[in-house]
Amino acid sequence: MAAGRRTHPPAGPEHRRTAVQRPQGRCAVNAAFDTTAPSPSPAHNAAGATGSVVTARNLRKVYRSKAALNDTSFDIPTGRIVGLIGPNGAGKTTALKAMLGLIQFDGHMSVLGRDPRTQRDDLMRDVCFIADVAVLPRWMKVKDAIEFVSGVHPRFDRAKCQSYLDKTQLTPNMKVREMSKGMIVQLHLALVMAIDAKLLVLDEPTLGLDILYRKQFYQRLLEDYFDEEKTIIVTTHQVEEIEHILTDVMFIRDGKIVIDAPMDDIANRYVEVLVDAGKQDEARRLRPIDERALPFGKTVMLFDGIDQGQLSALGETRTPGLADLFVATMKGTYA
Ligand SMILES: Nc1ncnc2c1ncn2[C@@H]1O[C@H](COP(=O)(O)OP(=O)(O)OP(=O)(O)O)[C@@H](O)[C@H]1O
Repeated sequence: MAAGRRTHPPAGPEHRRTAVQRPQGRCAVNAAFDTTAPSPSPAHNAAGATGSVVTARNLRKVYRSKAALNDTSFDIPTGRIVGLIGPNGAGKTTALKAMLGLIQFDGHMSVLGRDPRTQRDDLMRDVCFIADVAVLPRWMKVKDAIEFVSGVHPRFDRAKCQSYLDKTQLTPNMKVREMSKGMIVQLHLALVMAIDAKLLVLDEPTLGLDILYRKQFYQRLLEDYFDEEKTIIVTTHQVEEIEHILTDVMFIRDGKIVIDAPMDDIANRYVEVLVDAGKQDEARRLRPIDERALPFGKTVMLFDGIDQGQLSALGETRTPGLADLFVATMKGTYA
C-alpha cells in the first residue's frame, strides 16, 4: 500500500462520521421482540437483546465435520447498517441462512421476535433477502417481473421500483435472457429494494456489477432505502466500498465473530501509525497487531487500544481502513 494513501482516505473518519449521521438513532423496543432470549454476555454489543432485530446465542452449525458456525453469539440493534465481513468460507452465508430460517442449527436465534426455524413464513413478511446469485426466469420481461412481485408482495412499491430502474439501461420489454449478468442483478435489486421490509439481508449484493453501479447502489441504499426503523445486514468482500455506509461491523473467522463493534468504536480503538525511522523498536514494545514495511525505512503498525498520545510520539497516526483492519485480523487464515 502506498504510504500516503490513507492520509486523506475516501472513507476516513470524517467522511464516515458524516455518512453515519442518519442512522444513529435507535427505535423504541418493538412489542413483538422476543422477551425469552437469554441475557447477553458483557462481551456482546452494547445494545444487548433489548431493541435488537437479531439476537443470536451460541449458534452452531456443523456440515459433516466442519463447524460453519462455532458457538457464535451476537446482537444486531434496530436502525443499523451492519457489515458482516470475513474471508472465504468463514461462515457469513451460513449465518445469514440461519437468520432467514433456511437451515437448521443449534442455539438460540430470534429475528424480529421470531424463531426463524419455526416461524419463517411470518418472519418473511418483514424481511427481504438478496442472495448472492440472482435467479430470475430467462423468459421473463422486466414488466412481467414487476407485475409478479407486485402481485405477491403487499409491501412492494411499483413507483419506487421504476425509479431504481430509471437509473439503468433496463426497459420494460427487455427479457432476462437479453440482459448482461450485471443487468440481471440490477433488476433483482430494483425489485427487492422496492419492498418495504424491516430487515434487509444482502449477501454479496453487488457481485458482477461494475464499479459505477456498485457505488450508486450503496448510495441509494443509504439515501433512499434506509431509515431508523430499518436494519440492513450486508456481506461483501469489497470492504472499502461499503465502510462509509456502515454503522457497525462484525468480522467473522472460522465460524466465530472476532470483532463486533460500532464503526465509531473501531475508529477510537484501532490506530495506524506511520512509524518514524528509528522508532520501530520503541513502537514494537507496544505490541502492534500488525506491521508492514514501506519504502524509505518507514513502517506502518496497527495498534489495538493503545493511548493516542503514546502513539503520536512515534509518528503520524490515522484511523485504519476496514480493509487494513481486516487483513491484520485475518492473518494466517489460509495458512
Ligand atoms: N451445504 C453445505 N455443505 C457442506 N459444507 C458447507 C455447506 N455450506 C457451507 N459449507 C461450509 O461451511 C463453511 C462456511 O461456508 P459459508 O458459505 O457460510 O462461508 P462464507 O463466509 O459465506 O464464504 P464465501 O465468502 O466464500 O461466500 C465453509 O467451510 C463451507 O465449505
